[in-house]
Amino acid sequence: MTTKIAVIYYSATGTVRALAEAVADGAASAGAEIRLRPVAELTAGGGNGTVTEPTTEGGNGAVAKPTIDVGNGGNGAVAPASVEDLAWADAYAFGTPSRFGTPAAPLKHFLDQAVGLWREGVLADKPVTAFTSAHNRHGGNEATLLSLANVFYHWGALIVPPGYTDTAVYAGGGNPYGASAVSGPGGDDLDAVLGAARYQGARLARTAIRLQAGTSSRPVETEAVPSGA
Ligand SMILES: Cc1cc2nc3c(=O)[nH]c(=O)nc-3n(C[C@H](O)[C@H](O)[C@H](O)COP(=O)(O)O)c2cc1C
Repeated sequence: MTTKIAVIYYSATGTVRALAEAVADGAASAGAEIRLRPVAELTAGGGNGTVTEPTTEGGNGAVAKPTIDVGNGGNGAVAPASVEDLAWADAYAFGTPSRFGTPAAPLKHFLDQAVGLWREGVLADKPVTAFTSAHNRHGGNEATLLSLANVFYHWGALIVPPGYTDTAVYAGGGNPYGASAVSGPGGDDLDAVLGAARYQGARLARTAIRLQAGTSSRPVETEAVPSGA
């Protein structure tokens, strides 16, 4: 059984999109099947309005070329995320820019549409991780991820933070809550943050794969009771 991961994000100017692609790369390199999807804009006139085609290029080349479904059906028009993607996936990675220290409204709007799945328990027990970007080093990256995590608590999802579990986290700015870019002047080396994002995606996939293996239809073996007990 292939573990399925939905990487769902909002990005107005491309930083979070680059992170999303790196997370997708990392998860695919760990063996997961990926749907990489931007959420729809809230208004036709607001923001940049146009979703450009995500690319799977731009990684460090260190991982095998993964198969990532970007939902364009080969015609260049990228399908926005739908709640069906949430039902499809075994695990999630969500990305958003920091907006006044909270997730961007288009991503929050998308998450609000998942209330039906939440009610049915479809979102419970699934591993989830998140990543973000802010203009300023202290502009709200951690606050944004922690705010987004409130949603995951309500779902009963299993939050999988990168923590300080790999040197890639330190190299990418050292945010244990999730890969975070500082996009303004004096910001982080984006390649290093992309490395952290790639690691985070791989960690999410490994966690989801292990969870699925532990819940296979195989009966759980009970330990033999020691004689004399
Ligand atoms: C409405 C709005 C609010 C923002 N709020 C913050 C903020 O609180 N702190 C910050 O550092 N940057 C803030 N930014 C900047 C974005 O978070 C930043 O440019 C981010 O890297 C954009 O990601 P993207 O390229 O994926 O759209 C804000 C931008 C907008 C449009």
